[in-house]
Amino acid sequence: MAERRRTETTEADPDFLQFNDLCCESVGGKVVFATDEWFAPASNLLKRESPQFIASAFTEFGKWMDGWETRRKRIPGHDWCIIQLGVPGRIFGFDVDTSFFTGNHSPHVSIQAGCLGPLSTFTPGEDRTGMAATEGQMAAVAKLGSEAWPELVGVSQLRPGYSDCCHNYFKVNFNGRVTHLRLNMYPDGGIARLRVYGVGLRDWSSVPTNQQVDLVALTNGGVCLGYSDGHFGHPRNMIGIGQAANMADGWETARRLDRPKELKTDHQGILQVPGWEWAVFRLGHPGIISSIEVDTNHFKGNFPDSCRIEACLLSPEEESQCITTRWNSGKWKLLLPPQKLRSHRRHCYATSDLILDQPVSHVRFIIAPDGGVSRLRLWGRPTSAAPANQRNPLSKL
Ligand SMILES: NC(=O)NC(NC(N)=O)C(=O)[O-]
Repeated sequence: MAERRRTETTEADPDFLQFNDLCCESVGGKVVFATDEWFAPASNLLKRESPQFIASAFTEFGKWMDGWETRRKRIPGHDWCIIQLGVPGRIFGFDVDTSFFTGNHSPHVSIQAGCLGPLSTFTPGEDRTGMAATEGQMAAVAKLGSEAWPELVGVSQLRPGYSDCCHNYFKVNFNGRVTHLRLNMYPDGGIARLRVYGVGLRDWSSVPTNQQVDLVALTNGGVCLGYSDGHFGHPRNMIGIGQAANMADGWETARRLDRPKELKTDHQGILQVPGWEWAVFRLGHPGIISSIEVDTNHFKGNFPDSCRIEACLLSPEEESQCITTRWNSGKWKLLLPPQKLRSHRRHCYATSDLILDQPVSHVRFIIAPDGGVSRLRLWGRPTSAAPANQRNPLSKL
C-alpha cells in the first residue's frame, strides 16, 4: 500500500520551496525537445503527482520508470532537453528529484535559462527507434542557441533516488525573466521530476487599467508568502489555473484540535470557534479588488464553516517586516466580512459584498475553523501603486 506522504516542508528545507512550480504540466509547462527518450519520456519530469515505482512494470524498451530516462550513451555528447515554462517568471530555486532512479540516475546535471516566445515541439515523441533525436530536429533546435544560454545551475552532482536523498535542491541567483530551460544530464541516465520554484512575471504594460483581472492568479504573478497550516494541500494551489482537479489540487488544513466539544452558531449560522487558519498572498500587481470567488469544489465533508478576507497595501520593506512577524501586521483591513460557506460550491461575492475600495497589494484569506478550499479568485483592476517586490521575500539571508 502507498505511504501517505507529508506535504509540509520542514525548517531544514530551502525557503524557495514555498513558491509556485512554474513548469508543472498543470500550469501548462511542456517539453519541446529531448535528445533521447528511450526508457521514459521527458514529459514525465513535469507531472504534478509524486513519482511512483512499480517493481513489476516493464515496457518493450526496458523497465518502466516514472521520469525522464535516456539510454546508456555509446556515442559522444550528453543528453539534454528544452522545457517551456507554463508561467514565465523569476526563478528562485530548483528541485531535481531522482526518486527511484538508483543505479540508473543521472550522475551530473546543469540548467540553463532562455527568454523567448512560445515554441512548437521538436521532440522525437513516440519515435524512440533512432539512436537520438533526428538530424532535422537537432538542426531546428540548434537555431535556439541554447548551449550559450546563461547557466542558473553549473554542472553539479546528483544523489541517487533513495527516499532519504532523492531531492537535489539548487538555489538560484538570477534576476532575469525566464521562459525556457535547458536541462543537461551528464552523460545520460534518469531524473524523476524537475520542480522550478519561482514567481510569475506578467507584462502589465499591455493590460489596460480598466480591465478586470484575477490579481492573485499564479499566471498573473500572485504568490503565497505565509500560511498557518497546509497539512493536506499547500494554499498556493488555490491560485492555480482553471478548476481544481481534485482535493489535492486545493488548500486543505488538518482538523484543528481546539474545536469545542459541543459546537454553537451565532445569529448568521456561523460557528463560534476559538481558532482559524490563514494564508497570505502577494498580488501580481497592486489593485482595487471588486469581486471575489471562493470555490470549495471537491470539499464536501471538509469544507470550512466560514471565511473572511483582509487586505492591505505594503511596501517591500513592510512586507519583509510582516514575514518576520508571521503577518501580524497592524495594516490589515477587512475586505470581505465573515461568510458562511457551503459544500462543493463556487461562492461569488460582488462589489456590494466588499467593504474596502482602496488599492491593496496583499490579502489574508482566513477560514474557520479549518478545512479545504480549491480556488480563490480576486478580480480587480491594477492600479499604478508600487510594483511588486522582485527579490526573494522569503530569503533567510
Ligand atoms: N534495470 C534498469 O533499470 N535498467 C535500465 N533502465 C531501464 N529503465 O530499463 C538501465 O540500464 O539504465
